[in-house]
Amino acid sequence: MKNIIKIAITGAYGRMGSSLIKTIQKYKNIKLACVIVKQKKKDLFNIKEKKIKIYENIKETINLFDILIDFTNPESTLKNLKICAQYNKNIVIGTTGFKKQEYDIIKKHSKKISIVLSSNFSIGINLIFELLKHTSKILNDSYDVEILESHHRNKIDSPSGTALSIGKIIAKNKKWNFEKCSIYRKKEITNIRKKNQIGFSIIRGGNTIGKHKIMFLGSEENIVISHQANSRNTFSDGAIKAAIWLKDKKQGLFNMKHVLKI
Ligand SMILES: NC(=O)C1=CN([C@@H]2O[C@H](COP(=O)(O)OP(=O)(O)OC[C@H]3O[C@@H](n4cnc5c(N)ncnc54)[C@H](OP(=O)(O)O)[C@@H]3O)[C@@H](O)[C@H]2O)C=CC1
Ligand SMILES: O=C(O)C1=N[C@H](C(=O)O)C[C@H](O)C1
Repeated sequence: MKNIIKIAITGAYGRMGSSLIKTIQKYKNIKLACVIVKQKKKDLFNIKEKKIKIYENIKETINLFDILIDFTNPESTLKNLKICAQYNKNIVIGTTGFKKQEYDIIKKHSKKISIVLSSNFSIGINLIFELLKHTSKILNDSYDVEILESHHRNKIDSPSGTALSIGKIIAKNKKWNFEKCSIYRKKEITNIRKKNQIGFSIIRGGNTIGKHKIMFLGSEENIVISHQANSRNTFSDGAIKAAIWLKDKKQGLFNMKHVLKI
């Protein structure tokens, strides 16, 4: 039992929480030590079967796990992160929608513990992040940049964390100021398109798990890079890989580029 990694999952009743519980069972070297929910509602079938305890207070679980995986909301994640830092537990954060000051808090805690933070844990999107570094540098400013993202009707934050990460990568590599060059497409915007802008468009509806399309639109050609998640397993599998990778890390703020070594 020495090399077994004990994982705790917050938000276990949620879409990502449920997916993580299902995916984690494929891994032999991992034990789902416990789950933490806001309020106990029901027994989750596959948890009950394995006699996993459900807790409402993370402090009660602190001696049960090595690494926490958290996909909840910014407020809950920051509370859990504070406790992890207090008790020296590493954490994988998948929650999106953090404000700048909240991101600074995550950074501060990474001086004490190790954190993998990613707006998207799928391999595909992380490959696209890398591809965009080159694409943004190679294509000159005559190409207009537009990002379109589409998610299920229950998604709260907008634009998606992934769309914002994509925009930041493009802006950084084009040496544009992200805040100044971002434009959110809505009714009031009129006039012809300005150069050196990144346009964001958002669709919410149905059960769409996650779609992102990045367009570089030129006068002679269009380059379109797109990704579609067909199942939440792609995110949970990446997050579990990140947790395994985090096991012996002492402190620092990491992302999937480090985990996947790309
Ligand atoms: N990085 C990535 O690859 C991905 C990131 N995400 C992000 O993950 C987050 C969660 O998404 P999703 O699973 O769809 O959302 P859900 O709303 O389905 O799940 C969130 C869960 O967190 C629970 N929760 C909220 N507050 C607390 C708390 N204080 N303690 C314990 N549990 C709490 C909620 O409980 P209750 O229902 O009782 O309120 C809910 O079960 C979002 O920010 C989303 O954008 C999603 C997919 C992939
Ligand atoms: O809330 C979701 O569902 C997703 N959120 C992440 C994001 O905001 O980018 C990742 C994925 O697209 C699904």
